[in-house]
Amino acid sequence: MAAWLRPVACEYKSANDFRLLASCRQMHNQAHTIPSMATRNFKTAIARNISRLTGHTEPFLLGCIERPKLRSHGEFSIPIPKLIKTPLATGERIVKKPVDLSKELAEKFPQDPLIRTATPQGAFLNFSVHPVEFIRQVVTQVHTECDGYGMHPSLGRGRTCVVDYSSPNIAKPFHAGHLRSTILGNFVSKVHEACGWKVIGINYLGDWGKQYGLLAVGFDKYGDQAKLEQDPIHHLYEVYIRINKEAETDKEIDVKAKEYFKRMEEGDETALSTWRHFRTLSIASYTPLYTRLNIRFDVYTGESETDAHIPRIQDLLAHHNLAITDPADGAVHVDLDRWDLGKPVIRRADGTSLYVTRDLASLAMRRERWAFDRAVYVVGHEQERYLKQVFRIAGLLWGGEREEEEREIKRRRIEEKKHVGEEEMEPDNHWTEDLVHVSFGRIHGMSTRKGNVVFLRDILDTARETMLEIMRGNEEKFEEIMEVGTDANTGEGKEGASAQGETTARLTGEAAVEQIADVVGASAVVVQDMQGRRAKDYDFSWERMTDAIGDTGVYLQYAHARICG
Ligand SMILES: NC(=[NH2+])NCCC[C@H](N)C(=O)O
Repeated sequence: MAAWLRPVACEYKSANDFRLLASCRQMHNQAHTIPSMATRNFKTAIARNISRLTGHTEPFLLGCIERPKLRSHGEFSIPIPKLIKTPLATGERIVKKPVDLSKELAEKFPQDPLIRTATPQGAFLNFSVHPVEFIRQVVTQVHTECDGYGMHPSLGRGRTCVVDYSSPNIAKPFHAGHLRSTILGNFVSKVHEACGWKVIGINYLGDWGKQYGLLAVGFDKYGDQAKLEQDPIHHLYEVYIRINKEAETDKEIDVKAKEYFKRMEEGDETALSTWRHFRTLSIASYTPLYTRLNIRFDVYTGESETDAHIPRIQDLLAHHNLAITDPADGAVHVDLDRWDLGKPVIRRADGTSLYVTRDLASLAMRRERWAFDRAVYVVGHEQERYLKQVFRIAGLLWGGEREEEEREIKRRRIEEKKHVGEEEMEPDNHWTEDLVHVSFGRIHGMSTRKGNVVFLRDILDTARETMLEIMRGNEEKFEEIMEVGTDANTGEGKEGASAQGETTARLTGEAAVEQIADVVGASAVVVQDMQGRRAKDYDFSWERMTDAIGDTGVYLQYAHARICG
């Protein structure tokens, strides 16, 4: 039973486990997603046979093998014109029409233990592999490479990627968009890690703005210290809703909120300490929830921590002549009409900052602190245009500087290559291209047993309860789990704690059952999200998600446990 939990349970090191999931479904169709030993064996079999039939060398043929665009065309394909255009090693050429050669090769292609069919398709020759062989090759490879399976540590060696994900707002619900961002962001991080990148996971909290003035005013009236300590996320939300409602009719509250926030912006220690208390407690109650998803952030930062960098952004904008002041009210904007991105305001008439200003400031901070090579923002598609604006402004502010750096790097590379006699290479990156928005569609109809306003804890609890019910349905297994028990990860989601540094404990009885239900439930939530296309919307369904059969987290855990066994 221990195997249930350890390796897979939401800990998708690279894409392995999702490859596994895909493999369970349509193994032979996935050939092209496995770029390794297994694929090489199939390609070699094709090259060897075609070499015998044509006289081309195996290495040349290996270089010709492609993936067909359509799945129905098999796993591999050779464009026949290449074989005709390129002379043989002897200097001779094949004088045939591609269509004819393709047919001829298909007919003559011998029986092979790895290749099931060779089919001519116009000027292409398509191949499909024996599924059983494919499964065997992949499983053997997994077995040989163990934890190294799917890892390509040399790809990103020496490079740093910052991933901005989850990023909920304090005193507001953790909505479906935050859930998707959390799941996808963790995935993006793991894939980069598997490819050898250094990854910095950033949780950029929505923790600044007038609404925190409002929250503080609300807390003065309705706050309860005990409730706050016990369950800050729910309590703060309760207070926030109440005061928001009141503010609709009582204009005085709005004025007070503005005043309060102004004090915060001015650095008034009393105002800040209350806010800081809310923030600290909120983060403290988020971390165990992220731990349940096996997610750890390297940094919790937020809009509030961008202050120090805002003047620099204003200066840079002015320096590049990008800041346009509205003569009527003094607000400042940047004109991005040339790129069809409007005129985002970056400084309000009263001098305060906006979401965009803070994102730019945070970017400045991230560049300084991590000198990253790539920054990924995992945010819903509603913010697509917004992030385009941020990236565009960033390009205008720093692009030049980066181009300078790149020219220097390129110059050095050319120098180095002169020594080894390699060809010159084009620089592969423009700075703005290193800012990536990983966007995603909406989740519809997400509600928990607690109602329609969603909090992360309620999602995970509901998933656990649902799994528990299902588990109780099988008395025999249930008893077995109680007796045998399971290992549980007890590593707290500390800032900077590494996945390797975690501790495990042995659980038995009810605790073991709860733990397994929790992990399988969380897996169900995660896998449901990975199941659909990222850019598409999907309907949230507890029923489909917790199904034991099909491409679900439950089945994935089951398959994994079986394989480990
Ligand atoms: N750097 C960023 N803007 N990250 C995304 C932040 C998401 C924001 N807190 C929201 O809930 O909409």
